Amino acid sequence: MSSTSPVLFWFRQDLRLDDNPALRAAIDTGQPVVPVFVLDDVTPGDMAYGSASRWWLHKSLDSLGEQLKSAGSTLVLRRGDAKEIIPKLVQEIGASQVFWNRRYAKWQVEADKALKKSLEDDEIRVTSCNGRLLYEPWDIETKSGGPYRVFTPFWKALKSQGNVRDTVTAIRKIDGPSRYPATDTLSDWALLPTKPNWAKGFEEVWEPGEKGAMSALRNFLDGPVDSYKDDRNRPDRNGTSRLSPHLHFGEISPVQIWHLVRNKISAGEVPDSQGDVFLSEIAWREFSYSLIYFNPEMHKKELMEKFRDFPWEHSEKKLEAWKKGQTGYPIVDAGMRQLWREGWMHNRIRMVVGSFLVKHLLLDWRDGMMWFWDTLVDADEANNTASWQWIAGCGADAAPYFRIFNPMTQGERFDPDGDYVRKYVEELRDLPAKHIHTPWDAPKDVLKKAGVELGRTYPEPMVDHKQARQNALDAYQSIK
Ligand SMILES: Cc1cc2nc3c(=O)[nH]c(=O)nc-3n(C[C@H](O)[C@H](O)[C@H](O)COP(=O)(O)OP(=O)(O)OC[C@H]3O[C@@H](n4cnc5c(N)ncnc54)[C@H](O)[C@@H]3O)c2cc1C
Repeated sequence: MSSTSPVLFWFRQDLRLDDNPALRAAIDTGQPVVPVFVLDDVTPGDMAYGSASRWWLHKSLDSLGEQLKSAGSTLVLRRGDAKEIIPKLVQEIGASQVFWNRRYAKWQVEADKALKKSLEDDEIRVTSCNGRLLYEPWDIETKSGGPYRVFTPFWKALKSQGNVRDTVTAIRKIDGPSRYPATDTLSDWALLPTKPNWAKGFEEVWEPGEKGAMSALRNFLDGPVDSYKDDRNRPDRNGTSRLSPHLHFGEISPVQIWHLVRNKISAGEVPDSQGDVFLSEIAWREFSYSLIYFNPEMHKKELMEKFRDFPWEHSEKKLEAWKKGQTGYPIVDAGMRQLWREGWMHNRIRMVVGSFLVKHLLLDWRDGMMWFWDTLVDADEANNTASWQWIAGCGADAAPYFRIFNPMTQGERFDPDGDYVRKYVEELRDLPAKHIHTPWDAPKDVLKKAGVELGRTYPEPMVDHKQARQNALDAYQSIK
């Protein structure tokens, strides 16, 4: 191939132009670059995009397409099995090289390895880069070799790696071929819900795309970061960055975040104690990626072997009540309804609803994980899998199974005025704070005044807390 033949850049979970190492490398060849995104619902199997992710993907691709246009390029959209689409496109445009940023889940690693081999067999060079993590999973090893299973030493090891790589220069211009190959039309992919449009609430809280990602980070660094350590546990406050969907789709990289936060800390603009806790959460994400990379069956199998015999239940009725936010426990229902409305849920509440599913209802953590997969805009195979195993007590560095979250005390502690519950469980909005997390204990006249009739306007608790707790402990005894 001549040096004027085009190179193909394959966008995957890196929908950005800034700090995109593989795109930078493609441009640095000096050859025309053809950027492509493939909507592949075949290769991932169960892990194909969920409904909320599809909404985000549409918006993010729309925004990326505009950015590419401004840079003088065109985003080519194709749909189908990537292992067929990419080689076909390579042939169609006469590409000499293919570039991509690496991915880490089992199906992704296997698919990329196989595609790389088949392209190289056809003498097409493949270059892959790390555009997703601070460090590759295999870069952080225990002293005796092998991956970490406990977060704190992982975090120490990550910090002792030395400098996180510099960000690569932002891309303003991309030279392309004189004629681009044919592209699908984004709207033909029907990624957005129509009948009904259940994503109306998403529009109000999210700005997908690279610009939205950077403004989320800047808004966070302009205020909430200063009290992150405490406020990160308060669902009733704007205490966290809400960067998770942006990070999932790669609209911002953890390397960009790392340097911006560290620079602010060095300049004395962000307290070290707060910024460091925030960066440790970015490191939890790295830890999750390490876990799924080294435990490729983790989305199906419990990491702790003894839990593979746990008597998980399967009950559509119980699962439906949980999904719909009709459990009768206000903090749980608020979380599940926030998920419906915004495609997102606060981390503290993810833990509460997860614990409730697994321990109060004794349902299989995989059922909860798959619901989150479908409904979260930040649904992420690494974070979702690792977090569900963590809350179920069967994962790495997990909360011990017998430590069972009490939904009432969680509510009283982290949503003391009940504002979070009131926002999402509207039928309880007139209840005073004193009773908002325990409506069943409220005096009749208080309920009446607030227009609450238990069992009619709002459900009675679907399980008795004390009994459910005991059932969970009994189930745990059976595998101990
Ligand atoms: C049951 C359960 C399921 C979850 N599923 C997902 C998921 O599918 N996708 C997802 O991104 N996160 C998931 N999390 C982790 C966490 O809840 C979200 O990352 C966080 O709420 C996102 O909000 P934020 O961006 O404002 O977080 P911030 O507090 O601002 O944190 C910044 C970033 O750090 C990372 N992070 C924060 N907390 C964690 C954590 N506990 N584990 C791993 N990374 C973390 C995220 O990338 C996040 O965007 C899950 C947690 C639980 C308990």
